[in-house]
Amino acid sequence: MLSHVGVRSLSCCFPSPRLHRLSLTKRNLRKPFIMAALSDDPISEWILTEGKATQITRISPIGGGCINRANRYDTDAGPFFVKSNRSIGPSMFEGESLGLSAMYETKSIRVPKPFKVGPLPSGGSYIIMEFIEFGSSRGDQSVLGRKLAEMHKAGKSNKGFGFDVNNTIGSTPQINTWSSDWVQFYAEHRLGYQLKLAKDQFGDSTIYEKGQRLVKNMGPLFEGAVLEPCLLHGDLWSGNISSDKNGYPLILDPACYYGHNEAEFGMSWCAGFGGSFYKSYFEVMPKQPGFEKRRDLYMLYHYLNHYNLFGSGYRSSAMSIIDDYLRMLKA
Ligand SMILES: Nc1ncnc2c1ncn2[C@@H]1O[C@H](COP(=O)(O)OP(=O)(O)OP(=O)(O)O)[C@@H](O)[C@H]1O
Repeated sequence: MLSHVGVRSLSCCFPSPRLHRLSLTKRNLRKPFIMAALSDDPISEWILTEGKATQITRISPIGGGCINRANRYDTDAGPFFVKSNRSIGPSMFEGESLGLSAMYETKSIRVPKPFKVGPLPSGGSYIIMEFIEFGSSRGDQSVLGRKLAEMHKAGKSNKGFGFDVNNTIGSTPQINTWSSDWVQFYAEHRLGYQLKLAKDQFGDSTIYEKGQRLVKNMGPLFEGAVLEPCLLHGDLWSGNISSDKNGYPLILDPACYYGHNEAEFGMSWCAGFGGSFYKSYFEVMPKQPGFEKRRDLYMLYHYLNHYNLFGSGYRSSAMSIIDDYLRMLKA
C-alpha cells in the first residue's frame, strides 16, 4: 500500500459476483460449457482446483489499496485474498509473491502466504494469497520490533545486496541487480535511480546535481557499520503494518530486497515506530555505530520516491536532507 492518497481509478476485471455464486462449483468444472467460462477466469479456476475449494460462495471487494483491485473470495475451503490489476502484467505480482515467500520462509514475522500469480485473459494480472482476518489494532509494538529484527537476522543472502527480480516501490520501478557493495548499490540503484527520475520527469537538475554530489561523498557515513545483506520488507510504513485477530503483528505489500538492515527504517516518517519498537528491535539486531547519522540518508530514498510519484510537495523534504548532508560532509 502506498503512503499517499494517490488513488487511481480502478475498474472491474471480474465477472459479476452473482455469476460466480450461481455457477462456480467444482462439480460444474466437469461440464464442458462451464469449462470454457472457467478458462476465462483463472482466479476461480485456481481456487476450485489447487486451492481445494469446491464452491465459491461470495466475492467481496476490499478497499484500502491504491494501485490494485482487492477482493475476498469466500469458499468452502476458507477465504482467499486476491489482488488484480487490469493493465500491469504479472511481473509486479511476481515480485510481490517472491518477496512474501522470502519473508514467509524466515518463519519470523507473520506475512500472508502467496499461492498463485498469473495473467488475466483480458490483460493485466492477479495474485492469490492467504486471507488474513485483521485485528482492530496494529499489535504490540515491542513484538513487532522483535519479529522484524528476527526476520532481518534470519533472511540472509549469499548473492550480496539485491533481489532475484526487480520490483516496485509504490509504482516506481525498484532495481535489484545483485551487488557485493552496499554503498555502491544504494548509490546507484536507490538514490541514483530516483535522482535521475526527478531530472527526467521534472527537469530538476538542481536536486539531481546536489544529490549526485551527496552520493559521491557519502562513504564516511557508513564508517564503522556492519553492512550485511538482510531481507528487508522495503516499504515499511503504517499502511503496510497490521495485526491478525489474535493481536499478532503482520506486514503486507512488500518491496523486498536484501539490503543493510537500517534501510528498513527509511519509511519511519510514516510508520509511527515508538521507543518500545526500537528497544526490542535492537535487542535482536544491535544498533550499529553511526545509526543516527545514516537515518535521514535512508529516508531520502523514500522522500525522493514520493516526490517522483506525487510531485513537488515532497521536494523540499528531500532537498533539505541533501543540503544538510552536503554541509555535514563539507561536500
Ligand atoms: N492477505 C490479506 N488478507 C486480507 N486482507 C488483506 C490482505 N492483504 C491486504 N489486505 C487488505 O487489502 C487492502 C489492499 O491491499 P494492498 O494494500 O496490498 O493493495 P495494493 O493496491 O497493492 O496497495 P497499494 O496500491 O496501496 O500499494 C489493504 O488495505 C488491506 O486492508
